[in-house]
Amino acid sequence: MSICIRSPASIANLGPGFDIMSLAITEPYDDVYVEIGHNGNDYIKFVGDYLHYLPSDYKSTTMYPVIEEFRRITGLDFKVRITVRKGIKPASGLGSSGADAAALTYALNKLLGTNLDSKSLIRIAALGETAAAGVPHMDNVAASLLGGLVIINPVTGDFVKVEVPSNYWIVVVLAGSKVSTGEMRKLLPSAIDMRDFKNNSAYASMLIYSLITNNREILSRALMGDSIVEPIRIKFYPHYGIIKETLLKVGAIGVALSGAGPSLFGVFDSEPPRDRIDELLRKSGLRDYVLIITKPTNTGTREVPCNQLNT
Ligand SMILES: Nc1ncnc2c1ncn2[C@@H]1O[C@H](COP(=O)(O)OP(=O)(O)O)[C@@H](O)[C@H]1O
Ligand SMILES: N[C@@H](CCOP(=O)(O)O)C(=O)O
Repeated sequence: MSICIRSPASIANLGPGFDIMSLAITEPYDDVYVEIGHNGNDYIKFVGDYLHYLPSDYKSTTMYPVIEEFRRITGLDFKVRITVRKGIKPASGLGSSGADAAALTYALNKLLGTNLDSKSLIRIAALGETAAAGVPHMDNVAASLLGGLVIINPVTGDFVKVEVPSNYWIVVVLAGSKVSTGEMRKLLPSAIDMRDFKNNSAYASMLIYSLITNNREILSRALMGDSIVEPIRIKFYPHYGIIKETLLKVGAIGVALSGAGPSLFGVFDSEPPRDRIDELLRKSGLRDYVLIITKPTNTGTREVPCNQLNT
């Protein structure tokens, strides 16, 4: 029995929503082929451009904890053969690690006939993130699984999916590097000031309202209103100022770090001017960046014909 799953990249945090918000985007995405059986050994193979960023030992991938959890839940000792065509660059802040955990969770739920609900699928996929981030954060996997903008309570697992209006565009500028999301999480304080709590809660709530109602002014302040996490992380990203200034100059409603970085994203409500962005980024001296112009997607992990996987 086999299945092919497409899993979208995701932009976590969206400014003030650390660990509680994430947005699925149309491109890039990973395609994951999953086959289960009773014989042989487990096998995970990556194909595509990013092989040197990925673990060679399959037990270190974000898919292994998902396999183990399905074995525990079902009591079955099934074997699994997986091929992943990586379209999402690992460690770029686009939920690359979470996308495959989400794809495999979706695939095994179908192949094993477990019929788990979305809350359970998010919990299982988040276990995969332990391999990349040291903790099972739920935001990226929830958006990859469900599509749209997902708000999740990491304490209880309660979540809502917000359908994103079709007028929005997203620009991602991928530049620089990070050691890992895990390292970028270790920088964060274990307790925060109540003033910051109130600031981020207010902006996170306004972000959702203003996105749905197309309130440009509030959306702008909300997206750029994080006073807790982003101010700490940007010290490690020298390209932050140049990219933010450029995207705002060409009409972005707001700009923030994508996930734990190093990518930044800008939200637009009309088609972004690719050539102008390129010109300004080059003029400002930024080199070795990738410019991605994409859109939010309200579709999460889904089955695709296996011939599209082209492994
Ligand atoms: N299936 C996977 N896809 C991408 N990265 C993976 C995967 N499995 C393990 N990793 C590791 O996880 C790290 C990237 O994940 P992370 O730091 O969370 O960044 P991001 O989610 O932004 O791509 C890299 O060290 C990579 O080798
Ligand atoms: N909420 C997490 C999101 C990490 O996203 P990634 O795409 O950078 O892995 C965090 O901010 O640590």
